[in-house]
Amino acid sequence: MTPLIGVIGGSGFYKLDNLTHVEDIDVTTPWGKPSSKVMILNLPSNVQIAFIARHGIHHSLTPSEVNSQANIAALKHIGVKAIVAFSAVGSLREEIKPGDFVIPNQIIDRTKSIRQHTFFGPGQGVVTHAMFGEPFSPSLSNFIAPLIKEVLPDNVDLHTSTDQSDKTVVCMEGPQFSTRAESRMYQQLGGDIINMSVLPEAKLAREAELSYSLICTSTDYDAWRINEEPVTVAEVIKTLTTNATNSKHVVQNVLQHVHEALLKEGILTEQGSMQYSIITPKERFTQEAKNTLSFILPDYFK
Ligand SMILES: CSC[C@H]1O[C@H](OP(=O)(O)O)[C@H](O)[C@@H]1O
Ligand SMILES: Nc1ncnc2[nH]cnc12
Repeated sequence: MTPLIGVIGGSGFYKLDNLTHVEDIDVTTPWGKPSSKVMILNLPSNVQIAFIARHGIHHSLTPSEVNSQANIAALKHIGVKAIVAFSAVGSLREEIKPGDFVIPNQIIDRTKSIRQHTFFGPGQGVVTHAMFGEPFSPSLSNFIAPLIKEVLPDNVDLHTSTDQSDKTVVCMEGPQFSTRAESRMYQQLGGDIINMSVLPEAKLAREAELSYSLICTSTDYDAWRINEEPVTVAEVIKTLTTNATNSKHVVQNVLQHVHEALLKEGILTEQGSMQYSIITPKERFTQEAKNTLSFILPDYFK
C-alpha cells in the first residue's frame, strides 16, 4: 500500500535508521527535485511511510534554499495524505526548555519573500487564495499530541495550544540568528518558539490539500535572555542528537496510530479545501497550467 504519511525531518534528523528501509524514490516534480530522495520505510507493522530530509541528508541546503514546492509536490504525488514535519526551534519562553517538544497552532511570518511560496506561480494564469487562518491541521495535531506525550521521556515536556492560548512559531529568514531586540520583539508579538523552516512548507501543504502538523523540538533560548549568551550552532547541536532520538521514537510509535486513524476517522479535514480557493474560472485554465497543477491537484486540473 502506498504511504499515507509523509515525514519531513529537520536539522539533526536526516534519516530514520530505526525503521526498515524499503526503497528510495527519485522524484522529479514540475517545481524541481526534493531536498532528498523520497525514502520509503516500514514501521514495525510493515505499514509504509515516506521520509524527506528537509536540508538534504548532509545538511547542505540553507533554510532559504530548501525547495519546499518540490518536497510537498513529491509527497502529494506519491499518494501521501498527511505530513508530520519536524523542526529544531529556539525557545522564546522560559518554560519551554531545551529538549522539550512543542506542537504549534499558529505562525508569524518573518521570511523575506525570497522563497517560492505558492504552487500558483506568476504567468500561470491560475489565481488561488488558500485558507490559512489555521495554518496547521487542528485535527491531526490534536490526534498526535496525547500519543506523543505518552512516548516522551519523563524529563521532556510537551507544550500544546489550549482553547485559551496559542502556541505560535515565528518563522524568520535566517540564516543568521536573531538580534536580541528582534528576539524580544517576537516575545511581545506572542511568539513562543522560532525557526527558519515552517514557511512556505505549511502554505504549500495547504495548497496541495495535505493535512500538515509540525512537531518542534527546542534546542536553545534564542537571544532574548539578558544575562546569557545568545544562541550559537554549537549550542543547538548539543541538544539535536537527543532531540533526534526522541523524534525517531515518536515516528516509530505514533505514526502507526495516525495511519490507522487516517483510514477510518475524519482527520483529513484539509482534503477538498482548495475547491473554495480557486478564483479563476476553470474554462480559462491553459493546457500548460493543467499539466503542471494536475501533478498535485488532479481533481481540479485534469
Ligand atoms: C541548526 S539551527 C537553525 C536551523 O534549524 C532549524 O531547522 P529545521 O526547522 O529544518 O529543523 C531552523 O528552522 C533552521 O533552519
Ligand atoms: N534560535 C533559533 N532561531 C531560529 N531557528 C532556530 N532553530 C533552532 N534554534 C533556532
